[in-house]
Amino acid sequence: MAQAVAEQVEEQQYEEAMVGGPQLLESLMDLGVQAADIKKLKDGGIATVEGLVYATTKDIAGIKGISEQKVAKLKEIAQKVIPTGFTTAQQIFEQRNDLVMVTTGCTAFNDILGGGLETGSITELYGEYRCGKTQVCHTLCVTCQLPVDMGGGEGKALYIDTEGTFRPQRLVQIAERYGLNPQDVLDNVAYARAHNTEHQQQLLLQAAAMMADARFAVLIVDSATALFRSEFMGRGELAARQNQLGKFMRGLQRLADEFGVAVLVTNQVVQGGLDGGAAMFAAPHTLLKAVGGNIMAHATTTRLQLRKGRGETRVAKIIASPSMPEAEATFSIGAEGVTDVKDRHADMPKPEKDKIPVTLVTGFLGAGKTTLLNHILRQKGQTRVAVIENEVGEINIDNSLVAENLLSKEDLVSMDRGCVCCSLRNDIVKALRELQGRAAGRGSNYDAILLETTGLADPAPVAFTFFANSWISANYRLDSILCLVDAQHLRRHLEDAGGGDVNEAVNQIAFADIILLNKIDLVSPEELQRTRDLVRSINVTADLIEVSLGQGDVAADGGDVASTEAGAAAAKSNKADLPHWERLMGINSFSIERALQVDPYFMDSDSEADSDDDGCGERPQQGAPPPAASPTVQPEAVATALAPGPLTRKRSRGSTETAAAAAAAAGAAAAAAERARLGQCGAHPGPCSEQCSDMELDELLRKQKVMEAAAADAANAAAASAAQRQPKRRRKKLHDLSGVGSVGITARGALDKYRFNGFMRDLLGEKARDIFRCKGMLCIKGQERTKFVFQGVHETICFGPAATGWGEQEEPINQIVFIGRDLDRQALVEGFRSCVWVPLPEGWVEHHDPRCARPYYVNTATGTKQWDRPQGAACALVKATQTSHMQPSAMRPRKTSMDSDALAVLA
Ligand SMILES: Nc1nc2c(ncn2[C@@H]2O[C@H](COP(=O)(O)OP(=O)(O)OP(=O)(O)O)[C@@H](O)[C@H]2O)c(=O)[nH]1
Repeated sequence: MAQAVAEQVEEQQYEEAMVGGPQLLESLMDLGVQAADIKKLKDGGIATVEGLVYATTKDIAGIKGISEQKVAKLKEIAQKVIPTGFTTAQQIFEQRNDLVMVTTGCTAFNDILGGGLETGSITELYGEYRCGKTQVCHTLCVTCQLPVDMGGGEGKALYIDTEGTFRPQRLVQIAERYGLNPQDVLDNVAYARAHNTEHQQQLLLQAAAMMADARFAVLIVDSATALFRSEFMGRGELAARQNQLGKFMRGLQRLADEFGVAVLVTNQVVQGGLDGGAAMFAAPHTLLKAVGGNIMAHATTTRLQLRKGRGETRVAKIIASPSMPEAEATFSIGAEGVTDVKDRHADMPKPEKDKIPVTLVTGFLGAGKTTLLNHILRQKGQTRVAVIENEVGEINIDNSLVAENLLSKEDLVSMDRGCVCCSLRNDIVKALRELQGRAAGRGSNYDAILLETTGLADPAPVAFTFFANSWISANYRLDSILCLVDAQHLRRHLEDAGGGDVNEAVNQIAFADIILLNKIDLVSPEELQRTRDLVRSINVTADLIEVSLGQGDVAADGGDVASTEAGAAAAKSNKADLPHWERLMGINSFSIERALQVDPYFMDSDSEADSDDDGCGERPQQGAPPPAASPTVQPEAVATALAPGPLTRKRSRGSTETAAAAAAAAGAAAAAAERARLGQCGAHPGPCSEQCSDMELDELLRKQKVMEAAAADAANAAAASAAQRQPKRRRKKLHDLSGVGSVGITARGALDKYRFNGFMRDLLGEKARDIFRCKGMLCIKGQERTKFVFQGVHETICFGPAATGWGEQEEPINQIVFIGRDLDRQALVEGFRSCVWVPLPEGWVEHHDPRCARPYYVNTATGTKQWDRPQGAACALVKATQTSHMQPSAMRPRKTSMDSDALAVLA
């Protein structure tokens, strides 16, 4: 027990160390510092323990009410918390490896900086007027808000403007480039206009207080020297100016040290440099010197000179850096901030035959997209196929499932923490560029690309990107949209579609060129027919292939593969050959005309930055025909769609709204189809005979009329709602994930499979409808070297060993993701924690009830039996994240966010 608690404390300390962040002064109260003294320190601009340790005795003693003796005492206490002695180079080396770099927006620029703007230090940008300094500052205000794995710092920006050049509109444009919500981005930038040097200095005190309250990633001063130059004139005031400037720069360094923010200052230039004749032959920019002399030179960690290049390009040169060599990078400045320089030939469209085909794989959560990917990858032989994965949950489980079947790990790019159809749309460009870079490095290009969307993605905006972005459309062609449909759960997903919250299931089917009606092994022939009808009521032109892609993909382990008896029987009768991959890829079946039939607004941009969001320049001219006139959904049209009779490929599908309406009225369609099947009297299939008595017939006709009236009502209601929902123009949307979200849970240790089984059975027994999807990689007690895969789609769960075990370097760890509506994070975490195997207290043993396969516990001394784990059992450390939207809109102070992410461990 004691050991477990010690381990727990150690783990917590580890987690805290990983998250880092400054310590608030209040924490010194436990060590005897008075609240009144803390207030005085804070009023004097010291907000953290680090601030207290790093400040000089003279500075602290200058604070009203703090004597020199008190300073000595306070420092002594603070140094117990923040050690200031020697450490090893190894420790520093490791710390620097973990250093967060904030992207400048341009790969080449990042490269010369060793990854981006370094946090915890000061970077200076100097150069002439209009050389792009302020644009770099604006870009960093946005990029610092991105998640760390996207090159951001997951923090706010603080902007001190001394020249009045800050333009928030620029932030809006840059935010759109990264798919961030502009409103949130603006809220996350704290701006102050400094009016004189005294004010500029004072703002640093406020900055310290703000940084103690919330997580800031970047502090920008544009420019650091302008006010000093204008206030302190001539040689006579030079010493005073340098003195004040030095004080300001020390203040910045303190903030960088204390809060780990990246400080970016801009600086002006003066002519200088070379003497006499040498100056005549030198390039003009080499004659420019940064203002501020030695004070600036010594106070900054990295010095960069910017100069104008050709057109919209600029050149950044490293003048001084402790770790990076002198180097230059060229970048572009456009509406979306700092970007890579556009390759002038990149937008020259390739002949169609030379463009790389991209297959979009869609389908609702758990429909079998990853299974299809694996099926294709196993069949494709030496054909070089790359995969772009997009997962909505924070933990990407599919990556490792797919990677096994790829020729090389290099062929997989994943886009996480968001959905490719909305928040990550611009990442398609990045992902394709990434693959292009890898292919160039290898010297051979890809033959085809598979792009798997999340189960909540609307395929239309994703497909649109292939025509809207000139670089993509010059190099890639959308080959086809494949949609996986879960034969077992389609009806449920479409019912959700009626509610409007999760209506992407309908769009996925409506836009598909090929529909794979999957999991037919899990449904009876009758259910299969009904599902077929439903699919056809939404999309009559797509190729419909019926398959059981995943049969036997993951071996069952002890009976928790939930398949019904009907399903087992159906599996035998529904034997379907798996389609050859060449029937699915390289078929060139996507057509804009057809997409426009489904959605007349398909080609309408939903945002200004939508098209060339990677800075590729002007909007391409589309060869596509203009959108068809907006269809008005007539009740008759829907009624026709629902009328019994053979469905033909000629029938027009109308808009997605029509499709949604058709789906909403699918119940009526099914009833009508059933009626058609049952013939005239409705009592039996086929034509009626004389044996059908008049009375029975009257009764049946009456019933039929009632059914027809109900069907007509449903059709009218659906049509009315479709007409109402007809959009004027497709709007840029972030998924409305209010209510729908994901919870990712990670736990060290091994799981007790009996407890896990019980937990999942109870959970899904109660909440299968709302838990659309759950999946994970698990480590099971007793089989620690085997990697187990867990898959759940509503109540159907599947659990078995993965194709390969844990890798040599891989730590066996349990990771699980739940995606659904109104998820209770706390309950899921507690439930999962209860499944982690822990040693029992002395005197207790575990047994399993063979009837329900649940563990129970017996006290060997008293013979007492109980289902719950005995008091005093050890603890398991479990960490969880919850995502409901992908943007750090409301940043919290580091401490708070850390505590809420790494949950305290309870028995
Ligand atoms: N019985 C049966 N199970 C299947 C079939 N196809 C897929 N599955 C199972 O369904 C589960 C979900 O399959 P995935 O391929 O991961 O589904 P997905 O669409 O990629 O899921 P998300 O990416 O989470 O949306 C897995 O457990 C598969 O093994 C099938 O034809 N029959």
